[in-house]
Amino acid sequence: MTDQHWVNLDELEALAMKKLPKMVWGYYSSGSESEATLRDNRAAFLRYNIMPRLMVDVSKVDTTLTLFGEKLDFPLLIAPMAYHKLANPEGEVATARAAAACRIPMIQSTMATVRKEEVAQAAKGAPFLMLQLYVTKNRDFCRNLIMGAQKAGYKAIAVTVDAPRLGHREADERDSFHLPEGMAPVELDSLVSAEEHARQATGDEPKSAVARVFYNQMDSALTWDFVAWVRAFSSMRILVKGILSPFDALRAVEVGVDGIIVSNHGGRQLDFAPATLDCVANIKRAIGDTVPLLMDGGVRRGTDILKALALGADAVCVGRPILHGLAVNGQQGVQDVIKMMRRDFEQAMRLSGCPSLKSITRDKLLKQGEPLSRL
Ligand SMILES: Cc1cc2nc3c(=O)[nH]c(=O)nc-3n(C[C@H](O)[C@H](O)[C@H](O)COP(=O)(O)O)c2cc1C
Ligand SMILES: CCCCC(=O)C(=O)O
Repeated sequence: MTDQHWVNLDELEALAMKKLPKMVWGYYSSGSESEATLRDNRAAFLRYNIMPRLMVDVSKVDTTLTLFGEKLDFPLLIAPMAYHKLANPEGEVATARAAAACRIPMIQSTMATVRKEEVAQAAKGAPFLMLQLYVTKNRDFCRNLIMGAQKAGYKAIAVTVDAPRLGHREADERDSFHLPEGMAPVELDSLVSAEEHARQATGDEPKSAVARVFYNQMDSALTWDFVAWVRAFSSMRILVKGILSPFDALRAVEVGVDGIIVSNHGGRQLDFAPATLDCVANIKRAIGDTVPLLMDGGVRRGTDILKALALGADAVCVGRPILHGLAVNGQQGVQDVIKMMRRDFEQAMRLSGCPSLKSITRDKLLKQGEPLSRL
C-alpha cells in the first residue's frame, strides 16, 4: 500500500495515521470519553441491509440533485472541521479546490486556518460554500463574522448547536493538544491571540488548548432565539447542525431554519448520544419535506450514502476521510476521496436497482431483526 494506492477509506485512514504527528492524529480520530457514539455511528450502518430490486434499467444512473438552488454532482458535502493546516500546509485552500473540482459544497469551520475570503476564492466553481458558526459570547464579533461571510459570497451558515462546551476528548487531554506556533484559527484573530492557541495549560485549566479557547469564547447560553437574531440582519440561509431529537428538529423548523443537519459531531460531543443514522427516519417523519435534511457521522461507503437517503436524508456530509485525504496527498487526496465515494454510490444505486435519487426509498432497506415480510 503506497501513498497513491489505497482501495477504501479504511486503508486511507491507516496511511494518514502513519503520516500525522501523534497529537494531530489523536485530535482528528478521537471521540469523547468512552467513544461509544463514535463506534455506534459506524455500527449503525451495519444494522441495515439493502434489498436489491432487479431487472431495472440502470444503464444510466442520475446522482445529481439541487440543493438551495444549486446543482450538486452527487448528494455529498464536506463537513466542517477545524484546522485543515494540521493535515497539509495548504489547509482549507486545498480542500476548497477539491470541492470545486468535484462540484460539491464545502462547509467551512469557524476554526479554519485560512480566511474565508481566501477559501471563497479557492472554491470558485463549487456549487456553494457554507460557513459553520460557533456562536461566540461576543455577539458583535459573531455578527461581523456572518456579515463577512455573506459579503464573501457564502450561501448559508450552519450553526453548530451540539457544543455548549467542547466534548471531553481524552487523547487531547493526554497530549495537551495545542496548535503549533504560527498556526491559528484566523477568523478568531481579533478575539484570541495566536499565543493562546499554542500555550500549554497551567493550573486547573483544561489541558487541551482547543477546549480552553472554546470554553473562554463560545456561548453556552445559546438558545433558539438566536435564529431570529441572525434573520434580522442577514439574508443568508440558516441551518442548524447537531440535531438528534425529532422535537428539536420540529422546534428548528418552527423558528424558521432553512435546513437541518442530523449530527452528533462525529461522536465528539455527548458520548452515548445515538448514532446519527438511527435518528434520520424519526426526524424525517417529524419535519416531512419542510426543509432539506442532511446527516453526518460514519459515512464511509457508497452504500452508506444510499442507506442514509433511503431513511430520509437529502444528502450526507463527510468528515474525517477528507482530512485523511488531505494529509496523505493534499488537494488530490481530497479529490480521490470524493471520487471514490461518488463511484461507490453509483455502484450501490446500480446494484440495488435505483436509477435516480428518488427511487432510493425505505422499502429498499431491511433493518437487522426486521422480518423479510416487511418488504
Ligand atoms: C478533527 C475534527 C474537527 C471538527 N471540527 C468541527 C468544527 O469546527 N465545527 C463543527 O461543527 N464540527 C466539527 N467537527 C464535526 C464534523 O463536522 C462532523 O460532524 C463529523 O466529523 C462527521 O463525522 P465523520 O467524521 O464520522 O464523517 C469536527 C470533526 C473532526 C473529526
Ligand atoms: C474549538 C474547535 C472545535 C473544533 C471541533 O468542533 C472539534 O474538534 O470537534
